[in-house]
Amino acid sequence: MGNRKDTVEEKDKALALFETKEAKGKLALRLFSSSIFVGICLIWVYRLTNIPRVGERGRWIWIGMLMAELGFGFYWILTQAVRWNVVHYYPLKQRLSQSYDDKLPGVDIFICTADPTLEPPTMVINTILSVMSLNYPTEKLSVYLSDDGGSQLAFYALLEASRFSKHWIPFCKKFNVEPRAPEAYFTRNFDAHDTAIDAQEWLSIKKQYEDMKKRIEAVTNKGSVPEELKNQHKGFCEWNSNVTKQNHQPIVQIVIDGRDRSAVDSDGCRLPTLVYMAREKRPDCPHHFKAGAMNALIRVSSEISNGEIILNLDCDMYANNADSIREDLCFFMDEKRGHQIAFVQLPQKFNNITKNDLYGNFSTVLNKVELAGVGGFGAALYCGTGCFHRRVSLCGSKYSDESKGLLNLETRKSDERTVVELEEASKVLASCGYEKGTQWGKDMGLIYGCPVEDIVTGLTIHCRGWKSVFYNPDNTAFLGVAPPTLDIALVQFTRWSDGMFQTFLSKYCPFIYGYKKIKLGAQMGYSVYLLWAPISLPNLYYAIVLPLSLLQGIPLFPQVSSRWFIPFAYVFLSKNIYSIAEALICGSTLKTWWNLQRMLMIRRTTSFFFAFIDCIVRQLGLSQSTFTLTAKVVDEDVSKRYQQEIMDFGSTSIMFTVIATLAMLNLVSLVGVVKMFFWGLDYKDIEKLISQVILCGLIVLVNAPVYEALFFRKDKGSMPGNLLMNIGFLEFVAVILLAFLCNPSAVLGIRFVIDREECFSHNVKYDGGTIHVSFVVIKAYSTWHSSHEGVDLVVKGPSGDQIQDYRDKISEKFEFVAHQKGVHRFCFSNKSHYYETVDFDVHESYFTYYDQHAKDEHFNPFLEQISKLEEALYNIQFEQHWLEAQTERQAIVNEAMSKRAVHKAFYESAALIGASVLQVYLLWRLFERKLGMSRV
Ligand SMILES: O=c1ccn([C@@H]2O[C@H](COP(=O)(O)OP(=O)(O)O[C@H]3O[C@H](CO)[C@@H](O)[C@H](O)[C@H]3O)[C@@H](O)[C@H]2O)c(=O)[nH]1
Ligand SMILES: [Mn+2]
Repeated sequence: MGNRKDTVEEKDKALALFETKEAKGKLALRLFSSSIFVGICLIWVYRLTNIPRVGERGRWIWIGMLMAELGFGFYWILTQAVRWNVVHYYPLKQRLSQSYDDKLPGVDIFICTADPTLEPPTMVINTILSVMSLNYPTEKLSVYLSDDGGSQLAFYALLEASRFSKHWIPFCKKFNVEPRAPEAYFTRNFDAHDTAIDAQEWLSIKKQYEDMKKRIEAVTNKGSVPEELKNQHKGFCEWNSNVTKQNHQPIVQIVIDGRDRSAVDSDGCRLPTLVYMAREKRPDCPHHFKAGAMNALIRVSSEISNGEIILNLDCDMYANNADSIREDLCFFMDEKRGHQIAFVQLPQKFNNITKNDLYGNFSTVLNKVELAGVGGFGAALYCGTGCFHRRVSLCGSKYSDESKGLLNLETRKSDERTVVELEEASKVLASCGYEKGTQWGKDMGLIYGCPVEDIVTGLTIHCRGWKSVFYNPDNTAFLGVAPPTLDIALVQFTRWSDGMFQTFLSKYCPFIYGYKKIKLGAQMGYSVYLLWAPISLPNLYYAIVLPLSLLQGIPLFPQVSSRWFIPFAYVFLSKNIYSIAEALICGSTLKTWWNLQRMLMIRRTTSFFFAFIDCIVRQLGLSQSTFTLTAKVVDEDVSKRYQQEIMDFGSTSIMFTVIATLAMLNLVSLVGVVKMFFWGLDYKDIEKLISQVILCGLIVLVNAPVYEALFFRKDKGSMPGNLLMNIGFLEFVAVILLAFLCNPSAVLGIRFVIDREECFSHNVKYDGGTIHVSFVVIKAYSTWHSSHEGVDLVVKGPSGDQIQDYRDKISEKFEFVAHQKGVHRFCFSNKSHYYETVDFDVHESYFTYYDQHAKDEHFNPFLEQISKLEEALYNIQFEQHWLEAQTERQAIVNEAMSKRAVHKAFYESAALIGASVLQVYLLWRLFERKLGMSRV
């Protein structure tokens, strides 16, 4: 029995078209993760058991830390799910070619474009040409271009490409060139490439390409197609009426009809089918962005070629491996497991990644571990591009065990119809009204209502019982364009995190929608991405509260000598060391890892946070979701900086304001605390703060390029000079500071009981420094003698001369310039015969010193900015202290009022914060509008 089973298995293996391998070292990894988990639990316990009591200093900050760490902890658990079960897939391509050649399915390739400026037609046709020349039987290959821009420029470029393909395809196949996108191919050096290629032919095809490119660019620059060119193709008559991006009739043009035996290349071989489609768009009819385009493509292609397999690509993603179709078909055509597979997702790779990947666009860990990890649960994510689909599963069919093998779809419905008939039939399917009252966008095709149509659609396919594969080939199959500036990258991440959080909050939440339909690991894996937006909150909390509480001297972590320090240190170190090791093993460099950490921080505090707010606002029904197209071309100056890996802050974005503010906040408090440490000011207990100092230090280190852009660089990509004076910036600082005012804790100042006379001395470090002084009589031990509550204050300089003099004051706040450094004396006297409690505060502005003495060309603006911010922080703290003392006095004077007064102050601050947050948000929206972001 056992023997027979073995042989059956052997036979299955021999026939299998792909194999799977589990990643190595699973057990060790699971043990290691468990140890970190124990550490995290201990941290939670510590936080829970050490909450400062009501009225104690830093209680709310502490509770905030608890929440943040709960958030980090739970998110970390999710990230373990994608590491728990990593599986790698390997197709066995040779076997496929041996026995399946005549059974190969029809493959329809969809390419989407939406805007001829952001996605230049030359780029689009490079993608088109690369897929038209793939090694696959041409009669089974159809290429569709969906043009959401409805642009005659794109149509013109496609016509040019169809003509050029007659020479390009035979050239590629004859010399087996790679890659098959002409632009990418020709930018490679000929000599260094392949000497088997005939130099003459190479030069001639290169010239043909360049001539075509020039023609297309000339037309693109002009903005319209000249009449004489329009007369060359009937298709242009579609643009005779007023066709705009937002408003036009459906256009379907079969540029090359694959059935046509006369449609051949220069070698006499048949050409693949090539179709242009611009679905109908009307202003009053929602078009659902890319999802809408894809669904129209699914229907139109079913009318024309009805390929069983659909490959969908973004217009910037050219094919880089001529054999990739066959490779990926192995998964679908495997006899034993293939019929369950709905789609095969390939990693999104880029052809413009620089050495150290400054913007963290390409994460090797993401592709080698995380995405493969979700794939390990049979639920690899659909990422929108570079994905092979089984047509039936994409159209909404449920998986069923019976439908083994590929369903032989009826290809080429009624071959007799003419091209014009097919086009007319297709237009109906691409019209606005067609979807009304149907399941398209709900249970059929790509799901509507979310800017990340891909992830949701993948989820619904999984929940219909299908499996999917994440396949990361050594030989990169497709290459796209990574965002070349920080701004573009952050806008893209905003769309993603927004869309994904929206999905989480919708009925498609994987834990609800996927309950009992997909594995728990897959539900968690999905959530790692769907919860990007909310993870911004604990990150922001850390980035703001750490530096501020450091400045105030509030310790947030256990002392180094405490046992509780161990779990913190263990979790922090092991998590980061693990992350470095993982990155290095996956083949990235230390510098790349470091750059990625910076980007993670930036994304989490900007994109994800704005997405979070946007998403919540949308949930309240105040706005609608949009799709901000990722720009794929930039001007030369910008692209040069990208190549040199210099961060580009050259546009106005509220995101940059946030980045600069957080970076400054951390720098200021780090500088502040280091200074206090050296001068031995107030901070005897620096040990308690060491963890915060280290964390702030790391934040400062990772932000180095931000300071550079703020203060040292002069190029166009540096932070706009007036950014610091920008309203957004000030607003933001105000929000943060106000948030802190909520926390009733005073560090500065002393409180003393005065009988007759009491003197204090303060050592003024620099002459010319400004000294801020305040005092409040908090409590007099006599309630009826109110007329004599006041005290006198005399300030004397180092030489004993009287500088300031205040008589009979209940409270006072003043500042003066110290003309001499040295010990100043502050003497209070009480004329009433009762004890009085006085709150006294003195503070010196240190940086005025630098202002006057260190006029170094290079450092001065830098220090100036720091000093201004630091000054602002101190002044606000000083102010806050004074206000608090006043409030307290008020409260004591009128016991009955006390609670109410405190509460009132609290609510006032809360309202202010709310208002400011709203304002920042509105500003952000405003900026976006002003920049005229191309919303499609
Ligand atoms: O109304 C629209 C908007 C976009 N697109 C196309 O969609 C593709 C992706 O748009 P892009 O601006 O390049 O977005 P990316 O952030 O690069 O795209 C990633 O994220 C998207 C989801 O947010 C997925 O759809 C994409 O496949 C995935 O590559 C492009 O080819 C566009 O032409 C349309 O066809 N119609
Ligand atoms: Mn893109």
